[in-house]
Amino acid sequence: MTIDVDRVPCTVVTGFLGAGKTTLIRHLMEKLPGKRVAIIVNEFGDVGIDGEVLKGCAIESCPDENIIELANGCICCTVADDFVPAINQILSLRPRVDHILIETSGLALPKPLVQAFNWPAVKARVTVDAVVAVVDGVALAEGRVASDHDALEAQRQADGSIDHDDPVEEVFDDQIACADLIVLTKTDLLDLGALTRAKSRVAAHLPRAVKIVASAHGSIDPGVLVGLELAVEDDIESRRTHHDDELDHDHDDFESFVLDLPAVADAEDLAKRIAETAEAKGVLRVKGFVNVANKPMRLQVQAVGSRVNHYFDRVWAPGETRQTRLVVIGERGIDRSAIERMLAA
Ligand SMILES: Nc1nc2c(ncn2[C@@H]2O[C@H](COP(=O)(O)OP(=O)(O)OP(=O)(O)O)[C@@H](O)[C@H]2O)c(=O)[nH]1
Repeated sequence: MTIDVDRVPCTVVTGFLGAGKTTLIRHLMEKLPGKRVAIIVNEFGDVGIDGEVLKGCAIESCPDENIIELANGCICCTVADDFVPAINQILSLRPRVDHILIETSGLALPKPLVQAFNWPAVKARVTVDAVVAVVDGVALAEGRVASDHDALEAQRQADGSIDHDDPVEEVFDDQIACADLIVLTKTDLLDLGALTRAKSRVAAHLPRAVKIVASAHGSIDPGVLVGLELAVEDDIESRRTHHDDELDHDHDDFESFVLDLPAVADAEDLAKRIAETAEAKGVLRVKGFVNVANKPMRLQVQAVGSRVNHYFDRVWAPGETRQTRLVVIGERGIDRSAIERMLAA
């Protein structure tokens, strides 16, 4: 195998649902001075939303054709079918790309993806600059994605039968286990106590010392994340994860569905219903675009747990179908019909 000394560096951005990966990448794509960037963006749900968000802020050094969307699946399960062709497409772009950013889905395990960088056809041409794990400061502070290890241990001691197989926590653990750097997001929403709690929860789950940097709204010095030249593919086998012994893993613990709803009369009212539904029915993530009656602009909605953000992102184009489509993601067994009823009410 000949290895091209000018292999294109690639930053893998992993992190649980709604942690802030797209927000970070939006910021990065604007701040990588003089670099021609390409992005692979992968989503679990059937509707590509992140790709549209990123294309919405495409800039000269990262035009639309440099943004490749791999919706409907997790990149870790479709490496051969989706990822390798996407890399080939990017490498054939002219002018030549200087840096690739990969946003994995919030449920993807980064290890199988990084392992694919050792396949001869890939290894010769690209290298993993670093794996960055984005963690949600608010979710951590509230104990939603990573439990408190000491409390759990105390519980285990008291009752040895406790079986702690939490699918959310396993995915979270496997993502940070592969990280060279942790970006702890949403610090604008954290007071000092919550920030300390969030940091110590990530640290307790990290199998080795990894730097944790804080960020609000994706803002971070790109030099901290990019250009680390770590060739992570050479080290990936040493990073132990919960799924190491599975020949083939799947995402059976989670499910997603798309809801097509009628036009909405009031954005605030919809946001309130999403928050209540997420709380009552254990929904992990909702995102999508909404047709608000009598408004010329499209509403974008993003919910992480019961925290909902919404804003008008652009004017509906002439001839475009004004649709309300929401992707809902939760653990397997979430009550689809009840969620649909509550959101359509
Ligand atoms: N207040 C605040 N909100 C943030 C921050 N980062 C992200 N968000 C919000 O959190 C929500 C999810 O952010 P995304 O960047 O889409 O998260 P993601 O990790 O790409 O989500 P998935 O791709 O669905 O897993 C959005 O509503 C963002 O505006 C932050 O630092 N502060």
